[in-house]
Amino acid sequence: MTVPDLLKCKRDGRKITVVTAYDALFARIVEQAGIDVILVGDSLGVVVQGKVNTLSVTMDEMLYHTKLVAGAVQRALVIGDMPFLSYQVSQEEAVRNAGRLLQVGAHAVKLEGGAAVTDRVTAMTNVGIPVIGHLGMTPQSVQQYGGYRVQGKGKDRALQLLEDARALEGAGASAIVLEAIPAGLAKTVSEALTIPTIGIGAGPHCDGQVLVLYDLLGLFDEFVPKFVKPYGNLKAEALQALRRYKEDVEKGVFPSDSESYH
Ligand SMILES: Nc1nc(=O)c2c([nH]1)NC[C@@H]1CN(c3ccc(C(=O)N[C@@H](CCC(=O)O)C(=O)O)cc3)CN21
Ligand SMILES: CC(C)C(=O)C(=O)O
Ligand SMILES: [Mg+2]
Repeated sequence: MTVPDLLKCKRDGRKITVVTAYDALFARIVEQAGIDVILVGDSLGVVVQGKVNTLSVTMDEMLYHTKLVAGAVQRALVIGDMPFLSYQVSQEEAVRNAGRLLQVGAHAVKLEGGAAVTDRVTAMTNVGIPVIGHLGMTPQSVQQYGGYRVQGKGKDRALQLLEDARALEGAGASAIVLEAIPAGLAKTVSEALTIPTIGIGAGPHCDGQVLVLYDLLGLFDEFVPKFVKPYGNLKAEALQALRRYKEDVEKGVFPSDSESYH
């Protein structure tokens, strides 16, 4: 999958599948499953680092994880998520940090926000950096929201989000993630744009869907947003395996002869 393929998928009416990954092992599994796009999300702050939100994730951490993922896959499109403070302070810092993500192997970058960041989107696309937008419930604004809440409710907020989406498209964005907004609004936005929308908690009418890998696998359960469908129960499997190992070691039945050298 390439960046122009995103647009082609929308034109052909083929849904785009996106999943996050943060390391080579899982990136290869995700690619082997045929997923189109891997997002190295700043959600790694929550699921990998165990923090309460994504605000403390640094550019160096994103570069490290993006390098691991990009180095492990061949076919999947890799998007590097721009962490908090890596693009907000100045246009110069924004372009440099986006470029650094491409230098470690990302094919595109993603940043949160609408009209407030369109100058960044233009500056990046002008130098050949494909940009994915992110609207709705943008987790880097969690302190402003006072918690994770559905966004784009009410006519004024809905219109504002539609205008932000149009502004991102006008600035050269290649796609837009829509997070935690009403399904009807996501449908309106998806129909109004030429570039694809990738939904997470934005209903079925988006041009693609994205989920955090460990939510999808049923591995992360500290909180489970309404939009998550656990397609697996890997936490239960991991617990079962670890308990069996402990029991076997304590009973002295592991290692047996077949796991021993002679
Ligand atoms: N594991 C994980 N999955 C995610 O999708 C995710 C992260 N981490 N970390 C960064 C952000 C935070 N996200 C979140 C976090 C919590 C809710 C949540 O609790 N939602 C509630 C309340 C919604 C409301 O009150 O409007 C829900 O029931 O869905 C949603 C998205 C999405 N992102
Ligand atoms: C959930 C997606 C959209 C994201 O931004 C992340 O994983 O950080
Ligand atoms: Mg993110």
